Amino acid sequence: MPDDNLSLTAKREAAVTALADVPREPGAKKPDPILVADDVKRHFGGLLAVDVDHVEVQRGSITALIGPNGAGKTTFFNLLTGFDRPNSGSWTFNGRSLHGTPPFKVARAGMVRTFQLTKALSKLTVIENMRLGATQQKGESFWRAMLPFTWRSQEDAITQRAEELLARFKLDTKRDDFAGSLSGGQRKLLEMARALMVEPELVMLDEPMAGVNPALTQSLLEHVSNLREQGMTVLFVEHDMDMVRDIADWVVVMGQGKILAEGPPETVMSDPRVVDAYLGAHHDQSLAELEEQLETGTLAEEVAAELGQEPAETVAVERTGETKDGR
Ligand SMILES: Nc1ncnc2c1ncn2[C@@H]1O[C@H](COP(=O)(O)OP(=O)(O)OP(=O)(O)O)[C@@H](O)[C@H]1O
Repeated sequence: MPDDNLSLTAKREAAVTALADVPREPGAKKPDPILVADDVKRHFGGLLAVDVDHVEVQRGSITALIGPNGAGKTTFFNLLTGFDRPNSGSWTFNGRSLHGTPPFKVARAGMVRTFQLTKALSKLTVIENMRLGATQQKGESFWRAMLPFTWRSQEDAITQRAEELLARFKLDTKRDDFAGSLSGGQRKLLEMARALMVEPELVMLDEPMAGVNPALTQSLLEHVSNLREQGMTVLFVEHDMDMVRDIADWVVVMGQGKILAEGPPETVMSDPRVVDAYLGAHHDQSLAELEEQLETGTLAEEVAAELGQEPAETVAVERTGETKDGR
C-alpha cells in the first residue's frame, strides 16, 4: 500500500528531523520529551542495578534501549512503569510525576509495557487475554473481565476494540484458541495487541524479537513501526541489532545501570564505548588466553554454539593445515 509507506516514511523523517540537533551525549535534552527521568537509582543488596542521572524520550519517536546482559534495562522499565520501586529518583510522563504510581494507573495515564504471557495467561483464550488487557491495566477486576454480563455496557466497546486489534495483528483466526498454543512470534503479537487495548501514548516493549521465528520478524517490525505511524511513541529494549538499525530513530545505551551513550543508530553503533560494552565475556581476556582457546578449538565451539551451528572443525583445520584424520 503505497500511501501507508509514504506516510510511514514521513513519520520517520519527522522523528529523525526532530532529533537532528540533539547532542550525541548521555542525558541529552530533547525538543519535545514525553518521558523524563532524573537520578533514578535501584539497589539490589550491594549491586547498583540502575543509576540513571538523566534521560529523555522524544515524543513520536522509536527509541531503542540497548546494552549488555545485566545492564539494568528491564529493571529501569520496571521502575518507570510502577512494577518496582526505586531507592531514589523521579520521572515524569507528559509532565506528570509518576513516582510511586501503581502500574494500572501508569497505564491509565497512557504508558504501557508489554507483559510476558505467564502460565495463567496461556490458559486463557486469545480474546480473553485481550479483554484482560483492557481491565488489568485499567485496574478493573479480573472477574468482571471474565463475566461480561456484569458490565454489559462497556463490554461491547471493549470486545469491538479487541476484535479490531486482533484483525490488525492477523490473530483473528486464533480468537478462541488458548494463548498457550500460539507460536513465539504470535505471542509477541498478542502481547503488543493487548497493550494497545488502553489506547496508550507510549508503548514500552521488552525484547519484542526474542523467541520470534524469522518468518514473523518482518511482520513484527512493521507492527512496531506502525505504532509510530499512528502517533504513538515507542521505547523498546532489544538485543537484535538489525532490528535496532532498521526501525530506531534514536538509541540509548545502558551499561552497569548508567546511560553510556545516545544518538542515531549509525552513530551509536560505531561509538567505541558501545563496542566496548558489547565485547562481553572475551573483552577482559588476555591475548595468550585467546590464543590458547584458538589452539584447542574451544572458542570456535563457543562461537558455533552461539550461532546454532555444528562445532566448526574447519576452524582448527585451517589453522593447523591438518585434516581430521591427520593428513
Ligand atoms: N529482583 C532482583 N534481585 C536481585 N538482583 C536483581 C533483580 N533484578 C535484577 N537484578 C540484577 O540487576 C542487574 C540488572 O538486571 P536487568 O535484568 O535489569 O538487566 P538487563 O539489562 O535487562 O539484562 P538482560 O538484557 O539480560 O535482560 C543484574 O545484575 C541482575 O542480576
